[in-house]
Amino acid sequence: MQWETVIGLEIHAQLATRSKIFSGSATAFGAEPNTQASLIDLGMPGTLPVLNEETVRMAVRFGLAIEAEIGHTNVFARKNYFYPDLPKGYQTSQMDKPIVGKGHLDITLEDGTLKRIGITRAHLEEDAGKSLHEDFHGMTGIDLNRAGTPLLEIVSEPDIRSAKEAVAYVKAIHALVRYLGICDGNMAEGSLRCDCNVSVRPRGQEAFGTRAEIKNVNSFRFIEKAINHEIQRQIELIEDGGKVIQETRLYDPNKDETRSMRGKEEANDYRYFPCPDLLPVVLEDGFVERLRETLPELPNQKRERFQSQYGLSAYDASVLSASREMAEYFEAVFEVCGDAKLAANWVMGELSSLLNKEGLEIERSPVSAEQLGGLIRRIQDNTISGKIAKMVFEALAADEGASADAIIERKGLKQVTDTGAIESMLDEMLAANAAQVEQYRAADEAKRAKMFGFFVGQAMKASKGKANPGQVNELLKKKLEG
Ligand SMILES: Nc1ncnc2c1ncn2[C@@H]1O[C@H](COP(=O)(O)OP(=O)(O)OP(=O)(O)O)[C@@H](O)[C@H]1O
Ligand SMILES: [Mg+2]
Ligand SMILES: [Mg+2]
Repeated sequence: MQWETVIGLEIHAQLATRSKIFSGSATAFGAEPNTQASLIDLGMPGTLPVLNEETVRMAVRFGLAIEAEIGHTNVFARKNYFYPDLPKGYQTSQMDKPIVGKGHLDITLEDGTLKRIGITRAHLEEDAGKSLHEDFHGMTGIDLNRAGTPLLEIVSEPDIRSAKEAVAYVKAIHALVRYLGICDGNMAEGSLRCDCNVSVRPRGQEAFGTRAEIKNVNSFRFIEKAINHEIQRQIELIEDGGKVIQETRLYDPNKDETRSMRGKEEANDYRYFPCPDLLPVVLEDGFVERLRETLPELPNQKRERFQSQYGLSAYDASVLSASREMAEYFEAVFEVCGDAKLAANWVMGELSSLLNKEGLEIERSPVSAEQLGGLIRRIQDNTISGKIAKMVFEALAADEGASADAIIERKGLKQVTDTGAIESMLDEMLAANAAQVEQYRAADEAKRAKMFGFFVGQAMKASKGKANPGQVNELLKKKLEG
């Protein structure tokens, strides 16, 4: 049996406001437990919530960015459930009148094609507290600092068909909220987390299978692993004659498995009702239009511009536009060197692996865009080969010189392009390898092709990597054939 996967994601993005959605308490991450929870956040009798206007602006800007219908009259509702991290017994959320209605987002798949993912809705709600399972002598601690932190829950249509697509979609949302400046995107701190709804159906069948929902996955890597794991579990279950039940599951990255958390019948066991303490939010057209004018160039617009202006592939353009900072860095490198393809390769290659290795954000890159641009210029004008350039790059990263030029000069790395000099070096090298030369001349085409690499290697070694590789190839061919 051939199976098809169906995935819909609910992404919770913590809105980057200074205070909470219904109170003046601070939202800063990492404070001492229970020092940032007010009586309002705890829903104490006699308190009244007041909506933080900034959260409305942020949600509307998100809605505009995904070309969604804006909920001109949107309504807060109480979602009732009890959990230790929600002692007040309800979460203030939005139900049938969300602030952001139907919209969509295009994602770039690995082969460079675009896929449009429908977004059902996005609504404002408050976060709950946190259960702490460590350091409490076998008991659970509750930290309510997070209670009342503003969230935008972004619900996708079940349009996603693989774990890879799911990751591409979450990356696209991550890029978008960061461009908009409405969420810091820090997944390790839980600022952006994802519930993955996964089901499988026989290929060709129209009806969806029963979904299981994996809660709160908080890294791109875990999203991919958790989904793939869940797909496998469901297929095996069904093929063994079992049935998937609708339930909430938890992903354990240490064991790389999902396990059941709680069963969930239909969605409607929450007894939603309109919040009696908050008025409906009415947005005037002028308010929405003024927010539209504040939108920056969005990731997908930047990607398109990078493709048309610089001739980059869809994939490269989407990687480079995934963060505003990376896009700026790339354009600054291009300013200096004028070669978009080389600039893209170096930013996505050497630079990204350096940043990865050092665990640095691009804003703190040890190699500046000016320095990298200057280095690329020396590759372009044949001062150094690509291989030597990597050494110079490492030297720049280690702060061994202010510019590529300074390092090339001081270390004597200039490429040898003088034909006479290369020729005499080659003659010496061939003389030292006379036996191989003889073999080469006696060999057939295929064998020759293989041996040629050996001579190039010897030549580059003899010149300490400084001979121009193009010239070495050309001159060697002449000498060996001649
Ligand atoms: N059969 C299915 N297979 C995979 N995904 C599905 C399927 N049916 C629905 N979904 C996805 O599940 C998600 C449902 O989210 P929604 O917020 O509407 O409700 P919920 O999960 O029941 O509620 P809650 O917000 O309490 O988690 C959507 O992203 C939707 O696309
Ligand atoms: Mg939901
Ligand atoms: Mg859900």
